[in-house]
Amino acid sequence: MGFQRDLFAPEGQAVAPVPGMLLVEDAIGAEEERALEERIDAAPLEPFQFGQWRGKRLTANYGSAYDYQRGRVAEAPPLPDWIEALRMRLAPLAGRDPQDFVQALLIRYDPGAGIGWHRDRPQYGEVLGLSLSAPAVLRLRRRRAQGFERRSIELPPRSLYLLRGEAREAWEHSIAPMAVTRRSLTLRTLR
Ligand SMILES: O=C(O)CCC(=O)C(=O)O
Ligand SMILES: [Fe+2]
Repeated sequence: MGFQRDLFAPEGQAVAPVPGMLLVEDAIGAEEERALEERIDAAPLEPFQFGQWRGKRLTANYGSAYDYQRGRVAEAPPLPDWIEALRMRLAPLAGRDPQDFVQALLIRYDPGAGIGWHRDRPQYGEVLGLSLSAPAVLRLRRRRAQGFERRSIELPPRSLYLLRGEAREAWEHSIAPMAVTRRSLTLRTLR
């Protein structure tokens, strides 16, 4: 369990596949994972909608939501207690105050759902993501003079990743369509 450990402690279990990305395996236990899965499934998840385009993944926002219609950050329902509690534990791992993470985004990727290449909206800052239910591969790419430089990072269930700095700003990320259901909970600061 990585929770008492500073994510940046050199002797810690965190690894940095690209500068600014940190990954901690087994950040939570299997029982807690099951509880979080139930919470996510009980949340008011809706298909991600971008104009006419409807994504296959299901999402729910708390605290802050990006309004794709207006191209700006908007308010969202307050964080429920269970997310507040999780935020209290996870934020210190990124060396931040819990309140800095103003947004919580729940996502469920049922079979066939993924997320295409993107950088997170620039209005948001650091991203802390908890990966649940099934192994996934976070693909990263950044444009070079000749094509893309690429990385693939395995996200085991119950792992926690942090995106900041170069990994957050210079690289795009995506997750290929899942064969089995995966869930994630991401927390974001405002820039
Ligand atoms: O599901 C994840 O872990 C990543 C989601 C993501 O990249 C996003 O919502 O911007
Ligand atoms: Fe993202």
